[in-house]
Amino acid sequence: MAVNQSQLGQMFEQVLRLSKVDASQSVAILKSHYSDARTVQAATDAALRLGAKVYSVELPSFNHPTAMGNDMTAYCGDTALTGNIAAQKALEAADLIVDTMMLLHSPEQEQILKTGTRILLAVEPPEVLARMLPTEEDKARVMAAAAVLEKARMMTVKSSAGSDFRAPLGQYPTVTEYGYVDEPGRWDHWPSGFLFTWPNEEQAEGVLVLDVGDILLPFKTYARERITLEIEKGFVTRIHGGFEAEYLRDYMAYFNDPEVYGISHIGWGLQPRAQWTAMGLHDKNDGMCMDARAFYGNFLFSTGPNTEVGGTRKTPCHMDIALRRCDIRVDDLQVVAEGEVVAPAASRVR
Ligand SMILES: O=c1ccc(O)c[nH]1
Ligand SMILES: [Fe+2]
Repeated sequence: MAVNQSQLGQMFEQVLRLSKVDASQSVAILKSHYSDARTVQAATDAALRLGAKVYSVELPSFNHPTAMGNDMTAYCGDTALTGNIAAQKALEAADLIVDTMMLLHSPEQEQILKTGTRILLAVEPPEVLARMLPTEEDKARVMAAAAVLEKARMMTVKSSAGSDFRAPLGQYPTVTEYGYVDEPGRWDHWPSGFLFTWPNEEQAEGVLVLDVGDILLPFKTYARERITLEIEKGFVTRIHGGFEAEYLRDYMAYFNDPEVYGISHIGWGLQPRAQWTAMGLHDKNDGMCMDARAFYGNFLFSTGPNTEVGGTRKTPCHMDIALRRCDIRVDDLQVVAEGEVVAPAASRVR
Protein backbone atom coordinates (compact mmCIF):
# COMPACT_ATOMS: atom_id res chain seq x y z
CA MET A 1 0.00 0.00 0.00
CA ALA A 2 1.13 3.61 -0.33
CA VAL A 3 0.79 6.44 2.16
CA ASN A 4 -0.01 9.80 0.54
CA GLN A 5 2.02 12.91 1.32
CA SER A 6 -0.82 14.56 3.22
CA GLN A 7 -1.19 11.57 5.54
CA LEU A 8 2.59 11.40 6.07
CA GLY A 9 2.64 15.08 6.97
CA GLN A 10 -0.21 14.66 9.44
CA MET A 11 1.58 11.70 11.06
CA PHE A 12 4.75 13.72 11.45
CA GLU A 13 2.70 16.53 12.97
CA GLN A 14 1.31 14.08 15.56
CA VAL A 15 4.76 12.67 16.39
CA LEU A 16 6.45 16.08 16.54
CA ARG A 17 3.63 17.41 18.73
CA LEU A 18 4.17 14.44 21.07
CA SER A 19 7.87 15.43 20.89
CA LYS A 20 6.93 18.89 22.23
CA VAL A 21 7.75 20.77 19.03
CA ASP A 22 6.19 24.25 19.08
CA ALA A 23 7.02 27.86 18.14
CA SER A 24 9.74 27.96 20.80
CA GLN A 25 11.68 25.16 19.12
CA SER A 26 14.30 24.82 16.38
CA VAL A 27 14.16 21.64 14.31
CA ALA A 28 17.02 20.35 12.13
CA ILE A 29 16.27 17.83 9.39
CA LEU A 30 19.39 15.67 9.03
CA LYS A 31 19.62 14.04 5.62
CA SER A 32 21.86 12.55 2.96
CA HIS A 33 21.28 11.64 -0.69
CA TYR A 34 19.70 8.29 0.28
CA SER A 35 17.12 9.82 2.67
CA ASP A 36 13.50 9.24 1.71
CA ALA A 37 12.49 12.56 0.12
CA ARG A 38 8.86 12.02 1.17
CA THR A 39 9.92 11.69 4.80
CA VAL A 40 12.18 14.76 4.61
CA GLN A 41 9.36 16.85 3.11
CA ALA A 42 6.74 15.61 5.57
CA ALA A 43 8.97 16.28 8.58
CA THR A 44 9.82 19.76 7.30
CA ASP A 45 6.19 20.71 6.60
CA ALA A 46 4.99 19.35 9.93
CA ALA A 47 7.64 21.21 11.94
CA LEU A 48 6.77 24.44 10.10
CA ARG A 49 3.06 23.94 10.76
CA LEU A 50 3.87 23.58 14.46
CA GLY A 51 5.61 26.98 14.30
CA ALA A 52 9.18 25.74 14.77
CA LYS A 53 12.25 27.30 13.16
CA VAL A 54 13.29 24.62 10.66
CA TYR A 55 16.57 24.04 8.84
CA SER A 56 18.23 21.19 6.99
CA VAL A 57 21.67 19.69 7.40
CA GLU A 58 22.63 17.67 4.35
CA LEU A 59 25.77 15.53 4.59
CA PRO A 60 27.63 13.85 1.73
CA SER A 61 27.06 10.14 2.34
CA PHE A 62 29.78 8.04 3.96
CA ASN A 63 30.81 4.62 2.75
CA HIS A 64 33.38 2.45 4.48
CA PRO A 65 35.15 0.18 1.99
CA THR A 66 34.45 -2.88 4.12
CA ALA A 67 30.72 -2.16 4.55
CA MET A 68 28.44 -4.72 2.88
CA GLY A 69 24.77 -4.37 2.03
CA ASN A 70 22.53 -1.31 2.26
CA ASP A 71 21.05 -1.78 5.74
CA MET A 72 22.17 1.21 7.79
CA THR A 73 22.71 -0.97 10.88
CA ALA A 74 25.15 -3.21 8.98
CA TYR A 75 28.05 -0.83 9.52
CA CYS A 76 27.88 1.14 12.76
CA GLY A 77 30.03 3.76 14.42
CA ASP A 78 31.53 5.85 11.62
CA THR A 79 28.95 7.94 9.79
CA ALA A 80 28.76 10.88 7.41
CA LEU A 81 29.02 13.09 10.51
CA THR A 82 32.25 11.59 11.81
CA GLY A 83 34.91 14.31 11.95
CA ASN A 84 32.57 16.98 10.53
CA ILE A 85 32.79 19.33 13.51
CA ALA A 86 31.02 22.24 11.78
CA ALA A 87 28.02 20.08 10.85
CA GLN A 88 27.93 18.63 14.37
CA LYS A 89 27.85 22.14 15.83
CA ALA A 90 25.00 23.03 13.45
CA LEU A 91 23.10 19.98 14.71
CA GLU A 92 23.86 20.59 18.39
CA ALA A 93 22.30 24.05 17.98
CA ALA A 94 18.89 22.45 17.32
CA ASP A 95 16.35 21.58 19.99
CA LEU A 96 15.29 18.54 17.97
CA ILE A 97 16.85 16.65 15.05
CA VAL A 98 14.81 14.48 12.71
CA ASP A 99 17.48 11.97 11.62
CA THR A 100 16.68 10.54 8.18
CA MET A 101 20.20 9.19 7.56
CA MET A 102 21.01 7.19 10.76
CA LEU A 103 23.46 8.28 13.46
CA LEU A 104 22.56 5.39 15.75
CA HIS A 105 25.49 3.66 17.50
CA SER A 106 27.84 6.55 16.70
CA PRO A 107 29.78 8.47 19.37
CA GLU A 108 28.65 11.70 17.68
CA GLN A 109 25.01 10.87 18.46
CA GLU A 110 25.87 10.61 22.16
CA GLN A 111 27.81 13.89 22.05
CA ILE A 112 24.85 15.68 20.47
CA LEU A 113 22.37 14.22 22.99
CA LYS A 114 24.56 15.37 25.86
CA THR A 115 23.93 18.99 24.79
CA GLY A 116 20.21 18.43 25.48
CA THR A 117 19.28 18.16 21.80
CA ARG A 118 16.62 15.50 21.10
CA ILE A 119 17.07 13.09 18.16
CA LEU A 120 14.21 11.27 16.44
CA LEU A 121 15.36 8.59 13.97
CA ALA A 122 12.93 8.04 11.08
CA VAL A 123 14.27 5.91 8.24
CA GLU A 124 11.61 3.23 7.77
CA PRO A 125 9.24 3.37 4.75
CA PRO A 126 6.19 5.61 5.25
CA GLU A 127 3.89 2.57 5.23
CA VAL A 128 5.79 1.11 8.20
CA LEU A 129 5.76 4.49 9.97
CA ALA A 130 1.99 4.58 9.46
CA ARG A 131 1.39 1.07 10.81
CA MET A 132 3.31 1.88 13.99
CA LEU A 133 2.36 5.51 14.52
CA PRO A 134 3.44 6.16 18.14
CA THR A 135 0.82 6.70 20.85
CA GLU A 136 0.95 7.77 24.47
CA GLU A 137 -0.37 4.29 25.32
CA ASP A 138 2.76 2.79 23.71
CA LYS A 139 4.87 5.03 25.92
CA ALA A 140 2.94 4.11 29.07
CA ARG A 141 3.39 0.38 28.42
CA VAL A 142 7.10 0.66 27.62
CA MET A 143 7.71 2.85 30.68
CA ALA A 144 5.87 0.35 32.92
CA ALA A 145 8.27 -2.36 31.76
CA ALA A 146 11.23 0.01 32.13
CA ALA A 147 10.32 0.62 35.78
CA VAL A 148 10.96 -3.10 36.34
CA LEU A 149 14.09 -3.38 34.18
CA GLU A 150 15.74 -0.31 35.71
CA LYS A 151 15.83 -1.94 39.14
CA ALA A 152 16.84 -5.41 37.95
CA ARG A 153 20.11 -7.09 38.73
CA MET A 154 19.64 -10.16 36.51
CA MET A 155 17.94 -11.06 33.22
CA THR A 156 17.51 -14.74 32.37
CA VAL A 157 16.24 -16.16 29.08
CA LYS A 158 15.18 -19.76 28.51
CA SER A 159 13.36 -21.49 25.67
CA SER A 160 12.15 -24.93 24.61
CA ALA A 161 14.73 -24.70 21.80
CA GLY A 162 17.43 -24.84 24.48
CA SER A 163 18.32 -21.23 25.30
CA ASP A 164 19.62 -20.79 28.83
CA PHE A 165 21.16 -17.33 29.15
CA ARG A 166 21.94 -15.20 32.20
CA ALA A 167 22.92 -11.53 32.16
CA PRO A 168 23.79 -9.72 35.38
CA LEU A 169 22.56 -6.13 35.10
CA GLY A 170 23.09 -2.78 36.79
CA GLN A 171 26.17 -1.35 35.11
CA TYR A 172 24.19 0.22 32.28
CA PRO A 173 20.94 2.19 32.08
CA THR A 174 17.67 0.98 30.62
CA VAL A 175 16.90 2.38 27.15
CA THR A 176 13.27 2.80 26.12
CA GLU A 177 11.99 3.21 22.58
CA TYR A 178 8.39 4.38 22.19
CA GLY A 179 8.66 6.47 19.02
CA TYR A 180 8.93 10.11 20.08
CA VAL A 181 11.35 12.42 21.88
CA ASP A 182 9.57 14.34 24.63
CA GLU A 183 12.46 14.84 27.06
CA PRO A 184 15.67 16.91 26.68
CA GLY A 185 18.57 14.77 25.46
CA ARG A 186 16.32 11.86 24.46
CA TRP A 187 16.94 9.67 21.43
CA ASP A 188 14.12 7.56 20.04
CA HIS A 189 13.15 5.76 16.87
CA TRP A 190 9.82 5.97 15.08
CA PRO A 191 8.71 3.15 14.72
CA SER A 192 9.53 1.17 17.83
CA GLY A 193 7.92 0.03 21.09
CA PHE A 194 10.50 -1.96 23.06
CA LEU A 195 13.13 -1.60 25.77
CA PHE A 196 16.59 -2.91 26.51
CA THR A 197 19.77 -2.58 28.50
CA TRP A 198 23.28 -4.01 28.30
CA PRO A 199 24.66 -6.84 30.44
CA ASN A 200 27.37 -5.91 32.93
CA GLU A 201 30.63 -6.06 31.02
CA GLU A 202 32.08 -9.59 30.72
CA GLN A 203 29.36 -11.17 32.87
CA ALA A 204 26.74 -12.56 30.45
CA GLU A 205 26.86 -16.37 30.32
CA GLY A 206 25.07 -19.33 28.79
CA VAL A 207 23.59 -20.49 25.52
CA LEU A 208 21.21 -18.82 23.08
CA VAL A 209 19.60 -21.14 20.54
CA LEU A 210 18.13 -19.40 17.52
CA ASP A 211 15.18 -21.55 16.51
CA VAL A 212 13.52 -21.87 13.11
CA GLY A 213 11.75 -18.56 12.42
CA ASP A 214 13.97 -16.39 14.60
CA ILE A 215 15.20 -13.30 12.78
CA LEU A 216 18.75 -12.21 12.01
CA LEU A 217 19.39 -8.54 11.18
CA PRO A 218 20.90 -7.03 9.11
CA PHE A 219 20.69 -10.27 7.08
CA LYS A 220 16.89 -9.91 7.14
CA THR A 221 16.54 -13.68 7.19
CA TYR A 222 14.29 -16.03 9.15
CA ALA A 223 16.46 -18.85 10.47
CA ARG A 224 15.50 -22.10 8.72
CA GLU A 225 17.59 -24.24 11.06
CA ARG A 226 18.84 -23.88 14.62
CA ILE A 227 21.94 -21.82 15.36
CA THR A 228 23.54 -22.18 18.79
CA LEU A 229 25.56 -19.35 20.32
CA GLU A 230 27.68 -20.05 23.38
CA ILE A 231 28.35 -17.01 25.52
CA GLU A 232 31.11 -16.79 28.12
CA LYS A 233 32.16 -13.71 30.09
CA GLY A 234 30.02 -11.42 27.93
CA PHE A 235 31.28 -12.63 24.56
CA VAL A 236 30.00 -15.13 21.99
CA THR A 237 32.67 -17.81 22.03
CA ARG A 238 31.14 -20.42 19.69
CA ILE A 239 28.54 -20.34 16.92
CA HIS A 240 27.47 -23.76 15.73
CA GLY A 241 24.77 -25.44 13.63
CA GLY A 242 24.51 -25.90 9.91
CA PHE A 243 24.89 -23.59 6.93
CA GLU A 244 23.31 -20.58 8.65
CA ALA A 245 25.68 -20.88 11.59
CA GLU A 246 28.56 -20.97 9.12
CA TYR A 247 27.17 -17.89 7.38
CA LEU A 248 26.92 -15.99 10.68
CA ARG A 249 30.42 -17.10 11.71
CA ASP A 250 31.88 -16.03 8.38
CA TYR A 251 30.11 -12.67 8.41
CA MET A 252 31.27 -11.77 11.93
CA ALA A 253 34.82 -13.04 11.30
CA TYR A 254 35.03 -10.80 8.21
CA PHE A 255 35.30 -7.71 10.44
CA ASN A 256 38.46 -9.14 11.98
CA ASP A 257 37.62 -7.47 15.30
CA PRO A 258 37.25 -9.47 18.55
CA GLU A 259 34.81 -6.84 19.84
CA VAL A 260 32.12 -7.91 17.36
CA TYR A 261 31.43 -10.90 19.64
CA GLY A 262 30.56 -8.74 22.64
CA ILE A 263 26.92 -8.88 23.75
CA SER A 264 25.20 -5.57 22.98
CA HIS A 265 21.64 -4.57 23.93
CA ILE A 266 19.21 -7.16 25.33
CA GLY A 267 15.52 -6.66 25.92
CA TRP A 268 12.02 -7.48 24.74
CA GLY A 269 9.37 -6.24 22.31
CA LEU A 270 6.14 -4.50 23.35
CA GLN A 271 4.71 -3.32 20.03
CA PRO A 272 1.57 -5.28 19.04
CA ARG A 273 1.39 -3.44 15.71
CA ALA A 274 4.82 -4.80 14.79
CA GLN A 275 4.55 -8.18 13.11
CA TRP A 276 6.93 -11.13 12.99
CA THR A 277 5.71 -11.79 9.45
CA ALA A 278 6.31 -8.26 8.11
CA MET A 279 9.96 -8.80 7.13
CA GLY A 280 8.88 -11.46 4.65
CA LEU A 281 6.76 -8.89 2.81
CA HIS A 282 9.49 -6.29 2.35
CA ASP A 283 12.54 -6.05 0.13
CA LYS A 284 15.82 -6.08 2.02
CA ASN A 285 16.54 -2.49 1.04
CA ASP A 286 13.18 -1.12 2.17
CA GLY A 287 14.48 -0.19 5.61
CA MET A 288 16.03 -1.73 8.75
CA CYS A 289 12.98 -3.86 9.63
CA MET A 290 11.83 -2.45 12.95
CA ASP A 291 9.01 -5.01 12.97
CA ALA A 292 11.60 -7.61 13.92
CA ARG A 293 13.03 -5.52 16.76
CA ALA A 294 9.69 -4.47 18.22
CA PHE A 295 7.20 -7.33 17.81
CA TYR A 296 5.27 -8.02 20.98
CA GLY A 297 6.90 -10.67 23.20
CA ASN A 298 10.17 -11.09 21.32
CA PHE A 299 13.53 -11.45 23.02
CA LEU A 300 15.78 -9.04 21.15
CA PHE A 301 19.47 -9.48 21.69
CA SER A 302 22.38 -8.07 19.79
CA THR A 303 26.15 -8.17 19.42
CA GLY A 304 28.81 -5.50 19.06
CA PRO A 305 28.65 -1.83 20.06
CA ASN A 306 27.93 -0.38 23.51
CA THR A 307 28.71 3.28 22.73
CA GLU A 308 25.00 4.13 23.10
CA VAL A 309 25.38 3.79 26.85
CA GLY A 310 28.89 5.22 27.16
CA GLY A 311 30.81 2.00 26.55
CA THR A 312 34.05 1.83 24.60
CA ARG A 313 33.08 -0.99 22.22
CA LYS A 314 32.79 0.92 18.95
CA THR A 315 32.76 -1.96 16.51
CA PRO A 316 31.09 -1.69 13.10
CA CYS A 317 29.43 -5.13 13.12
CA HIS A 318 26.05 -5.04 14.85
CA MET A 319 23.78 -8.09 14.75
CA ASP A 320 20.22 -7.61 16.00
CA ILE A 321 18.63 -11.02 16.59
CA ALA A 322 14.96 -11.45 17.53
CA LEU A 323 13.89 -14.73 19.16
CA ARG A 324 10.31 -15.96 19.51
CA ARG A 325 8.75 -18.10 22.23
CA CYS A 326 11.26 -17.34 24.99
CA ASP A 327 10.76 -17.14 28.76
CA ILE A 328 12.31 -13.89 29.99
CA ARG A 329 12.73 -13.17 33.68
CA VAL A 330 13.93 -9.93 35.24
CA ASP A 331 15.09 -10.86 38.73
CA ASP A 332 12.20 -13.02 40.01
CA LEU A 333 9.54 -11.49 37.76
CA GLN A 334 8.69 -13.36 34.56
CA VAL A 335 7.93 -10.64 31.99
CA VAL A 336 7.55 -12.90 28.92
CA ALA A 337 6.32 -16.50 28.90
CA GLU A 338 6.88 -18.45 25.67
CA GLY A 339 6.75 -15.22 23.68
CA GLU A 340 3.69 -13.77 25.44
CA VAL A 341 4.07 -10.59 27.53
CA VAL A 342 2.85 -11.50 31.03
CA ALA A 343 4.17 -8.74 33.33
CA PRO A 344 4.14 -6.05 34.43
CA ALA A 345 0.38 -5.85 33.80
CA ALA A 346 0.67 -2.19 32.76
CA SER A 347 3.01 -3.19 29.93
CA ARG A 348 0.50 -5.59 28.38
CA VAL A 349 -1.93 -4.58 25.67
CA ARG A 350 -5.51 -4.82 26.92
O1 LIG B 1 15.71 1.26 17.04
C1 LIG B 1 16.76 0.61 17.01
C2 LIG B 1 17.33 0.24 15.81
C3 LIG B 1 18.45 -0.49 15.81
C4 LIG B 1 19.02 -0.84 17.00
O2 LIG B 1 20.15 -1.53 16.98
C5 LIG B 1 18.48 -0.48 18.15
N1 LIG B 1 17.33 0.25 18.18
FE1 LIG C 1 20.57 -3.11 17.81
